[in-house]
Amino acid sequence: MLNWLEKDLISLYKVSVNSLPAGYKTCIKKAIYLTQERKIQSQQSQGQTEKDSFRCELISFNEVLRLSRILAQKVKASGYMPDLIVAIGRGGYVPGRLVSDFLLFNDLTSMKIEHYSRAADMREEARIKFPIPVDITGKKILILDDVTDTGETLNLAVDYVLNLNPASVRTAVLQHKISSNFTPDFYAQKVLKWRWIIYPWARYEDLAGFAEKIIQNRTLDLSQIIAEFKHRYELDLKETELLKILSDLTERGELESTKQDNRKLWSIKK
Ligand SMILES: O=P(O)(O)OC[C@H]1O[C@H](OP(=O)(O)OP(=O)(O)O)[C@H](O)[C@@H]1O
Repeated sequence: MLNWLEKDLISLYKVSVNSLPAGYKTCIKKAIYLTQERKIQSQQSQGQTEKDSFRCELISFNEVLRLSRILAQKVKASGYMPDLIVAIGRGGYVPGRLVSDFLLFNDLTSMKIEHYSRAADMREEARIKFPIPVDITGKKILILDDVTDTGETLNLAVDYVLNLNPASVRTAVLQHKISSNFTPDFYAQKVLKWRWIIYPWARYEDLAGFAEKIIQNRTLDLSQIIAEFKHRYELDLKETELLKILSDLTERGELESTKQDNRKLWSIKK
């Protein structure tokens, strides 16, 4: 309903743009904004209810290497010569190091921003955990991260860096999701269809988080957990990898394992 209402209002606005008094046009414009706002809210709440199941993609180190090389080439081709690269930790650490390598560039530092806890669980807002440890006054800065999802991390990073009086700031990521409300100056790849991307440096952590979400308040065996990884996240996991994660989580006291009819079962430790 919101879609046709928005379309009708836009047509009405186009028709009336030259014929109606300014006050009426403002009213129609406001109605368009309100419809668009409601549309976003309803999409977001739909996203909330479907949060337990979404597509994931595992990225290999080779792919990271390829994307980092492309990103470095794009920065170089733009003619922007930074004085300092600031990697956003933790996801930007490895890309930051690789891109500076491909640029034959030495001055790499970092800051840590946290926006997610574990396995796609978003905190209320992104926050700076560790600030930039050096004076960047008058310097040309390149901020580097692995991915933009909502864009909150880079929004925060740029605001923070601008307050430190640099000469200029540019941003770069390996993968830029178009769902992001922040568009970086450079990206190696644009991600059109949203999916949760699992980089090799967060693979263990993400899979552990998803395993706990899958088990929740049930008691499941290995094949059931593997089947749910496929069903809920479109991930094909090997038994050996998942067994290692489950045994680590058990060792940490987050899961407990029991035996029933020769089947090993896992549940969340109460
Ligand atoms: O555009 P956004 O929605 O803000 O998401 C992107 C950010 O989220 C991830 O970091 P995370 O908060 O998971 O911290 P981590 O890098 O330490 O895992 C990722 O490395 C980006 O920095």
